[in-house]
Amino acid sequence: MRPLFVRRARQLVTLAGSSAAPLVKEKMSDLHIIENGSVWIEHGTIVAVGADDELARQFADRLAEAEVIDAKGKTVTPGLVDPHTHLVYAGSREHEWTMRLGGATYMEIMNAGGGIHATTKATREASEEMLYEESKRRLDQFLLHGVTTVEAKSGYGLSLEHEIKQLEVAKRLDDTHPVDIVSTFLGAHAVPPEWKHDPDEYVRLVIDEMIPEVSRRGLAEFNDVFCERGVFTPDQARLILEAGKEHGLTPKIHADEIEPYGGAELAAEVGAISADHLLRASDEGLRRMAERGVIGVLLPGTAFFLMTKAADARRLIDAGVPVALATDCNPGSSPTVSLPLVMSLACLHMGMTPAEAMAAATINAAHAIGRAHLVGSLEPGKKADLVIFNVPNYMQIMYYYGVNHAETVIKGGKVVVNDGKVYI
Ligand SMILES: N=CN[C@@H](CCC(=O)O)C(=O)O
Ligand SMILES: [Zn+2]
Repeated sequence: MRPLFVRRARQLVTLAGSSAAPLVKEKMSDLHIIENGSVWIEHGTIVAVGADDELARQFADRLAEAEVIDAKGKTVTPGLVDPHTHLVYAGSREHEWTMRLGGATYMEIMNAGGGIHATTKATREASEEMLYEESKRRLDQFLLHGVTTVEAKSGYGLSLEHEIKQLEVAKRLDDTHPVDIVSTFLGAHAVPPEWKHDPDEYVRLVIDEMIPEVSRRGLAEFNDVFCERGVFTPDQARLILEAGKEHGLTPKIHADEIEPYGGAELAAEVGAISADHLLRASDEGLRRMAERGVIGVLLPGTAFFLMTKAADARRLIDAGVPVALATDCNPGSSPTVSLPLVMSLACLHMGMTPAEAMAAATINAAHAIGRAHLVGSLEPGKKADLVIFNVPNYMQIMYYYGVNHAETVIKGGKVVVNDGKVYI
């Protein structure tokens, strides 16, 4: 494999020096940008990062053998990392969206058997092959938007058989698609209709059957619960998250999305790697998250699509909570794959600066899924996951909102997107 030399970026956004711990407070604004910067890549790994003239000197005797990509006038960033998606599902829910536009609420639709239940039905009915094909199309779209690592949750199977099916599809995508997938078990996404008469028995099933089997098969690293009134209580969530820990699954939690419900506090108590949503998290919950280093994964696309007020990122950042951003890609509350659009929304609706949004969608996102040692910044030794955006500075990636500026995507040292087309 020839070395790859990405040269002369107008801005090379490195985020160097942030692999050991997530960025907090004012450190979230320090992107470590190199003007006229270059990256030397060998065997899929970053070997050197620096000013173009320095690298040209350092590799002078090897320049002739390298494949060169000229990024003159453009912005190069680490491959974007999406730490919260529901990637693998079947079907779509545009009819429910139309009902919501007419005044119905998300929870009303779910309690009437729609929402997560509708997607569960479609996902259970889909063959593994169909699920794979549908999810692969979405993954291609993620890649086209510059996303090179994606967390993917189960949670539309809600039975041992179908949760495993979803996680197997995620594993197959990880094996076959350039985007890296990190899997999370979300058996506690909703109580399925067949257990509606006895939700605690469903919790037992998640704990006694699903978690041990998912862990035994090595199909997930994380264990998540939708902790919300009418879904799973904090007590049920605690049992599930503690059980996951016993089987080597690190806790994550959908917390305080619709009302304050003790989710942030619980995340700190169980030592979750992240608490996600957090629109209604209490001050005390945020204080405890900051103390334990729990990352707040914010999902402004979800608030936008549910037409509610977004989480106040400023409040989290000021409290010392490390903030990451994600699409929450799912058919009900956020049917998007555009992490750059989510970054724009974070600036427009959540009080973040473009610099903070960039850190939140790269290195802090990598920390939120335990991948900061591999991706999320451009530093020697890390995976060569890079995006070349056709804009002269990182702010324009978000400023020209809703436009996909990702021109070239490099995954593990290979060009996988060029001129807006996926090459795999
Ligand atoms: N809040 C719960 N789960 C998803 C929505 C899933 C769905 O509506 O299908 C979320 O994170 O927004
Ligand atoms: Zn979610």
